[in-house]
Amino acid sequence: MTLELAATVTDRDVEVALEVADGETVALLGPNGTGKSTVLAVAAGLLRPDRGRVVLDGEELTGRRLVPPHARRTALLAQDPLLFPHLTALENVAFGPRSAGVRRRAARDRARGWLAEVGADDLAGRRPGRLSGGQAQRVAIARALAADPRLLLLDEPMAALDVAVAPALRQTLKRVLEGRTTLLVTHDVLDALLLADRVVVLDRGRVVEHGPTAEVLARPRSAFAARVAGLNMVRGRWSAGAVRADDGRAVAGSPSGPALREGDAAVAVFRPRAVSVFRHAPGGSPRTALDVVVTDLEPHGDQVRVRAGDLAADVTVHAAAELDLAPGVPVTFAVKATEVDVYAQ
Ligand SMILES: Nc1ncnc2c1ncn2[C@@H]1O[C@H](COP(=O)(O)OP(=O)(O)OP(=O)(O)O)[C@@H](O)[C@H]1O
Repeated sequence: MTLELAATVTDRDVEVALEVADGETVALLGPNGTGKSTVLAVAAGLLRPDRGRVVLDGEELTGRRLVPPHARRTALLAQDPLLFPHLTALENVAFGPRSAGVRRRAARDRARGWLAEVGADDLAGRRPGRLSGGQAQRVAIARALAADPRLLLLDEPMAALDVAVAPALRQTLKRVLEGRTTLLVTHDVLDALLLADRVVVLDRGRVVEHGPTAEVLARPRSAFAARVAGLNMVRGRWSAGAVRADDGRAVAGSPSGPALREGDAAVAVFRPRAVSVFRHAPGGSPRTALDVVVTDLEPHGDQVRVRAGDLAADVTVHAAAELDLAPGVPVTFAVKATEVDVYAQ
């Protein structure tokens, strides 16, 4: 199901055109108040654009008569799972198929299947009041999928969650989004990296950059993409508690989500501020030590970003001076395993 969207919303100063190809996940990135939710609202049918059109699977949804949200076969998942409080998780998930005319037993079977798919089968009998934020969001994902949407619209689905549960949910999303046409609004570069095939960067209501995720983040042209692209990422294979790259680098960490098997393709992701910089490799601590050569130093807020090829570390100005850092200087980047997220690729 392909989505073509062009929308001008004059009073919000939003003018955006984008496409999501069949089976593709596109992440909408951008600073606050830049029009991301507005675009989703237009796609969902909650907001009529002043100009433009929304075409899903060849069907124009914004003709003279605006196709209303419930008739679009799109599913919108927001930060707040918005489950029906008086229904159990199973009944919440079965609601969509039931409304579409599926018989009670078949709807419940389907709901069970979707709950299992998102790792929430044990929650079937619980009401939303007895679910944690992460559990409720899993149930909400199952509910969205059970309605067999042609298009999934996700508005910061992980933003309201505890950082501890977000990685596992992200892994679940990665699995269920495979092959589904999805538009995902996010602030988090990890979501874009791990979930999106392409990114569209908005700024002040306009598209300022778009392209395949890895390309945009590797060679960002907009200030926003450059800022969000600041994560370190090492790709390789999971082996003996570390992600090992072809070039010999190994980064220890703990897998988020499902267990990895030896030899599985994996990425280790960590933030520059989690990296400590040493002139001499520290001995005896449970850290990953990467021997690198400084390529660049740049101011980054009140810190200095130390770049070494594709890796970066943030250190205080004082530390940068004390270490006498300059391009060409060999140093060790050290990062604790607890600061490293490991994901299946
Ligand atoms: N319901 C509304 N009525 C009028 N203006 C709105 C409404 N919602 C948002 N706006 C305005 O439209 C513009 C775009 O906002 P929007 O919520 O789409 O941005 P966003 O990128 O999703 O922001 P955030 O990341 O903060 O959620 C902003 O100027 C905002 O103030």
